[in-house]
Amino acid sequence: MRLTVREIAEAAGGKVLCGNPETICLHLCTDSRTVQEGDLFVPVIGARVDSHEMIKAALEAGASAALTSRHKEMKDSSGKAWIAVEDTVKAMQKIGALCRKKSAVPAVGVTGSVGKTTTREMIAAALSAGKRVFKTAKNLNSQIGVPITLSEIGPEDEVAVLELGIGEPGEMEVIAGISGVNAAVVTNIGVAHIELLGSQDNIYREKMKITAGMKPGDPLFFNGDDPILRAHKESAGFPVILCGTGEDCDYRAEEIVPRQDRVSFMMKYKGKSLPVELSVPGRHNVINALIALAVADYFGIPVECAAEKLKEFRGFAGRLQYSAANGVEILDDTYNASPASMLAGLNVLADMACEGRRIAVLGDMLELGPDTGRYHEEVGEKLAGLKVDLVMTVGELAARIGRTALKAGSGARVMNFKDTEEAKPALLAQVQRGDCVYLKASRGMHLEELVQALEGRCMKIDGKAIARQIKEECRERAQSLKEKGIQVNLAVIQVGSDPASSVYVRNKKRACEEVGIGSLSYELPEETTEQELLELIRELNERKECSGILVQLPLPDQIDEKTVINAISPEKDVDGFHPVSVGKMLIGEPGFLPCTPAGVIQLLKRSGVAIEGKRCVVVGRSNIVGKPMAVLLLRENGTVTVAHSRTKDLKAVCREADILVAAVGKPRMITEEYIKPGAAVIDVGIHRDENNRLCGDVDTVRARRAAGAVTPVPGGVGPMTIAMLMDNCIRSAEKLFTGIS
Ligand SMILES: NC(=O)C1=CN([C@@H]2O[C@H](COP(=O)(O)OP(=O)(O)OC[C@H]3O[C@@H](n4cnc5c(N)ncnc54)[C@H](OP(=O)(O)O)[C@@H]3O)[C@@H](O)[C@H]2O)C=CC1
Ligand SMILES: Nc1nc(=O)c2c([nH]1)NC[C@@H]1CN(c3ccc(C(=O)N[C@@H](CCC(=O)O)C(=O)O)cc3)C=[N+]21
Repeated sequence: MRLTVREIAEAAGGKVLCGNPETICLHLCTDSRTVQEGDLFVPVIGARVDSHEMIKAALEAGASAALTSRHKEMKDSSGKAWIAVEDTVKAMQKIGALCRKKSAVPAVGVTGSVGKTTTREMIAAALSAGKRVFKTAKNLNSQIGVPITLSEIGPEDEVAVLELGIGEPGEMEVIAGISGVNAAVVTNIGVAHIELLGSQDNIYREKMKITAGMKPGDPLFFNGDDPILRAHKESAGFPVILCGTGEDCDYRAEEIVPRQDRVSFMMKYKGKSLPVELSVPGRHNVINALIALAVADYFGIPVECAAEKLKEFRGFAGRLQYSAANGVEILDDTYNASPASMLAGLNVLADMACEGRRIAVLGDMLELGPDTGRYHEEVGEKLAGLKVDLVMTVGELAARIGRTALKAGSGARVMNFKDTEEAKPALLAQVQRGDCVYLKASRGMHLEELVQALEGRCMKIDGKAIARQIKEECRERAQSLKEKGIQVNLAVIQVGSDPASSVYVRNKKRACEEVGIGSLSYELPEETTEQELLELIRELNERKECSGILVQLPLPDQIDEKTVINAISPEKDVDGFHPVSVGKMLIGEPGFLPCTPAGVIQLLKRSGVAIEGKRCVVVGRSNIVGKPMAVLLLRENGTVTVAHSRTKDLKAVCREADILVAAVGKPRMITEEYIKPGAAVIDVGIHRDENNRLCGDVDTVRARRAAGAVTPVPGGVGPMTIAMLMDNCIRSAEKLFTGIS
């Protein structure tokens, strides 16, 4: 705006108390902290603060003039202008009206219960294909916001998109009156603000006040899929253009293709067809887009160009924003909630092409009036018909959504939580790679904290599940060998009765059973001689039905491990420890790979952690873990560093790693200080701590603060080692009996 103090006083029906009446004011400002040179400061009397106390500060900060309803006279020695008015808010509305009157720009008003802001942005995007567009900034759509908005319309603007919010009865008439729109959009009649307005019919009537400044023949754009709006097509008092999916819609969407992060459709209008692709997801955005294109068409903008511009709109934080973090897809709809918008969002979730589970995290919808329970239950009823696997509710009201969904026959699992704090650990424990999570509640429920937790969270890499997958594949291969008359057998030799070894041996035999591999078990006494053991190995080397030989390490002192390993036929070396196997691995020839490092590679690959080009650090250089691990990571095109007990500044070396493999043999040594934020951390170590509980080389609790993913102990590398042993056994049998490698 560009108004003199005199003009402002005249428009507002006020009186200049002091200062130069020819002082020019450029902007309206209600917050003394953001005052700029040339502002007119408008003190608003709020419930808690009366900004009249801030007038002096605002003027000192550079405001040219101020309104006041608390002063009858004023002498300001600084020469700044003070204007006395009866009511500062009404005064600023009159100033806004004057600004609007001075500008000849046509304006579109946008109102509705949900999706106003998105629709406003889409309309502005569509119109920008042919005109210079002015639009409401942020959420300046209220009794105070609209005057500020109107005061900002500039001489170069060619069309204005004005968002008009409704609160108490009577408010729309005021802001629509001063906005003087030439066309109006109503996105829907929901139950938002029903607390204040009583019924949906009242909401309709209140919203229709948006036409206050319209001339006969000016158009109304209605969401054609809203039953109340559609029913008023003939009785609205203005020509109505319906935008929706029904037959009777003037702008109609057909062939809607919903995708994770976007949606496309065919628009039918005026006997024409136009393919439209958006960069935001959701069927409700199809309606928003139809409205935007219909408005653009009305203002004479080529619809094809408008559709191109529409594609540039990418949505807002918290309004059904799509993101993916650590393999989990997130639909962040936490900005605010009403039943209509929650259902719209749940439909988006149900439409997602999702590999894992669809999880809905739903919190209380506040300010829905005396029937609030009913509204929550209605969402539950509709939810029952949608594809959702897990519903986590947050709050007392939201709990009704879950209960009603179950009663209405939903197959989803339902969990209830008191608040966000209680829900957070449960959600983090539930989500897995491939899941899709939708989060929605009123702003007061603070579900955005859950979104942050999901985005910054540390993934658990589930070795047990991946090992199960590999064993299942092995079972099928063993079965098909059996059909050719080949039985796979593994010889497992344990010398002595070290309790840890006994556990591993037992686990290996159990895996053999699961997969359909026969196990030939040799439990030799502690005092077995090297000769006796070598004799057994020679015998097993010869036996055709034995496809693999495993000697559990460590061996008692009287037996030399190297001699024993060398005695095993490289054809049956399913542990991958024989020098021939090691040599083949190093030069990349086919052969047996050592189970633990091969298991780590599978773990990374199958949980979606790419190795190629990554900085990999292996801590440990033993022959059975560290060295082969480094070689296998190198084979996968990682950039590999091997660290050990002589490495200087180990923490700094480790912090370089995108993939950190800990095979140090030191309980809980690796903490967050060793970890680059977001890195994948693989814990090979296995120990029993002072409480006899299993733990690894990584302090998992501390590591999770930095890491993007960590493998647990137990349930991480250990089961993978066994699964890869099964894989080696089958491979051995396939090769020995059929000649394929
Ligand atoms: N889950 C599974 O399937 C398996 C688990 N494991 C477990 O993995 C761990 C490692 O096993 P393994 O490789 O056989 O162990 P080793 O003891 O043979 O090797 C340990 C390695 O870590 C290095 N190291 C030791 N202390 C430090 C330190 N403070 N800083 C830097 N480097 C250090 C050593 O360096 P240097 O060479 O300089 O001495 C050595 O290279 C153990 O906990 C073991 O139980 C092992 C096999 C399979
Ligand atoms: N010739 C030989 N080959 C080996 O592969 C070999 C060896 N000697 N000596 C010792 C290490 C260690 N190792 C493990 C195997 C299974 C689990 C395992 O099943 N871990 C379970 C839990 C086991 C438990 O309950 O204690 C888990 O991590 O979830 C762990 C560690 C193989 N090793």
